[in-house]
Amino acid sequence: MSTAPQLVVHRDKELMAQAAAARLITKIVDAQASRGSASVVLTGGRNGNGLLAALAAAPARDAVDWSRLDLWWGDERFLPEGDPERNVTQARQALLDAVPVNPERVHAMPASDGPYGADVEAAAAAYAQELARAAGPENHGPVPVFDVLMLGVGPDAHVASLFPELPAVRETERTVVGVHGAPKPPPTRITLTLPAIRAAREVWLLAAGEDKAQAAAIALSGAGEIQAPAAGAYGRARTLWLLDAAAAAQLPRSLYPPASP
Ligand SMILES: O=C1O[C@H](COP(=O)(O)O)[C@@H](O)[C@H](O)[C@H]1O
Repeated sequence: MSTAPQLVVHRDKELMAQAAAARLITKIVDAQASRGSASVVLTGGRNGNGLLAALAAAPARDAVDWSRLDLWWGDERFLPEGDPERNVTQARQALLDAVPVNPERVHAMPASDGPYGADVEAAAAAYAQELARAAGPENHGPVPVFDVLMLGVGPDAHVASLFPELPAVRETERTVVGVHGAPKPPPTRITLTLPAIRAAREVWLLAAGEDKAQAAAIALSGAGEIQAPAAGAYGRARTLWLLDAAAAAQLPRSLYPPASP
């Protein structure tokens, strides 16, 4: 069952990143208090990395028990280990190298020079197995119930590496698939599918900047998920759109909440 999107609009992208980082810290601390550990799915892209940098700069980051946190990725650019364009490389630079995460709980997607070589389908299947191993019986499915799954929204309304009209966005069975011919470089990628995304307790969609305004307006105005994958991303308990004023500028007035200070 889909959860209706809730919107929070911040003045600008810097404030959005700081507020989202504060929100994430609270979520992780609460999940660790109630369940012992937390699981978060990271996103690549400008907004996702901005949030991680804001988290790294927040004094409250020390409230998180980084050793009791599982980190997963919503998608990855299928490139060699350490490539500066890999989402995991960027996340390490923005945050992970600065906090005491448990390396065994940092679940990066395979690289193109890893154990599966250039076989992106095998790499995607291996990540699906890793997710399935982490899912307990209480999860009732092949992926863990992530506490928070974050998704940057692309200007074409893509999320993770689910691009409009490509086969990955139509996937209904597998939890992770390889992507070929992505319109944004690199063309070969690995991505969670919509069924895997929807296993999350909370899905947060991040959109800041005027180049995201049209995508946000389309996805939030009833577009189909094949044409606007962001429209198909929702969580079990909550779907939260975190926007800045520029990205919210084209939303129908009925949806546009007042900007937070
Ligand atoms: O390539 C990607 O793009 C999207 C959005 O990135 P942005 O820079 O336009 O914010 C991102 O969500 C995804 O993880 C990434 O692989």
